[in-house]
Amino acid sequence: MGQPVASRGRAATPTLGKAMLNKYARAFFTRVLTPFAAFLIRRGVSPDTVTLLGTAGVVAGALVFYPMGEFFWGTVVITLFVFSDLVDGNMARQLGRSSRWGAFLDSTLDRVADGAIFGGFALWYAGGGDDIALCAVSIFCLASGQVVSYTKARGESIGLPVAVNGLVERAERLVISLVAAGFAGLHKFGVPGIQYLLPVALWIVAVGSLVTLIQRVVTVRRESAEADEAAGAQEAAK
Ligand SMILES: CCCCCCCC/C=C\CCCCCCCC(=O)OC[C@H](COP(=O)(O)O[C@@H]1[C@H](O)[C@H](OP(=O)(O)O)[C@@H](O)[C@H](O)[C@H]1O)OC(=O)CCCCCCC/C=C\CCCCCCCC
Ligand SMILES: Nc1ccn([C@@H]2O[C@H](COP(=O)(O)O)[C@@H](O)[C@H]2O)c(=O)n1
Ligand SMILES: [Mg+2]
Ligand SMILES: [Mg+2]
Repeated sequence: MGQPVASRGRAATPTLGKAMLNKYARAFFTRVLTPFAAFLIRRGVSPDTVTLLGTAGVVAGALVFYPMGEFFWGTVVITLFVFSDLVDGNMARQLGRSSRWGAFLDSTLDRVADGAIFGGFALWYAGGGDDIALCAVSIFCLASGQVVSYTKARGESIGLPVAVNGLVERAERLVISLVAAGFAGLHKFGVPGIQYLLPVALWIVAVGSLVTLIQRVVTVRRESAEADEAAGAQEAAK
């Protein structure tokens, strides 16, 4: 999709941060989901359709079930649809049709899906869950997750490599929150004590997102100083 200006012609900058899921789990899910992606292609389904329907399913699952405190069923519905985010790109690659439009649509709708998930938690704690502190933590998770993603998008748009993943990327945010919400939902089926998993997960995502935000801002600050210095040296040499 085009290399950021600041990284052109230079040795690849080592990428900071762990990003464990993107590194290890993605390869596994690519193998598992490739036959399904190929099946959808044979049925004439387009990657954009999968992106749109997947997001619609996540948004519906999050905004219908979570505000009612139905965390188990909400998580089941979301889980059925959230993997579409791995299937759409897989389909585009199998078709040899990975596009700028597809990259834009995928990333933009990721933000919509994330907003619905953490918005769903916030609505529950603002209503029946009756916990203003956890409502605030949910809103913090929503906002910080969006800003974490924005740092990369904006940094890349000004030509920097943004060679940082950070502690808690989108995959981590989703897995920590959804696994906790799914299990916390079992409280309604009579499992005692398990409802505390969700508040714990939200605090972990909030703190992890803040750390990730700082990691990314520090990286962009360093990369922009280096790029400006290199540009200044080039100008002086003319
Ligand atoms: C009795 C028990 C009840 C339990 C109920 C069910 C529980 C099931 C719970 C959860 C399953 C959650 C699965 C979540 C999977 C998420 C997969 C996914 O969509 O990841 C997306 C991620 C990023 O994709 P993109 O490259 O398209 O997006 C980029 C990203 O958003 C960037 O954001 P940033 O990181 O910067 O913030 C943007 O900058 C960029 O614009 C954007 O393009 O994909 C990956 O990272 C790939 C890795 C996926 C890893 C999936 C791991 C799933 C692991 C375990 C699930 C199984 C859990 C089982 C629970 C057990 C229950 C019994
Ligand atoms: N409708 C789409 C969706 C995605 N793409 C391409 O896939 C990349 C994302 O891959 P994931 O495995 O994270 O889904 C994205 O950057 C696009 O290149 C597409 O073309 N059309
Ligand atoms: Mg995708
Ligand atoms: Mg995506």
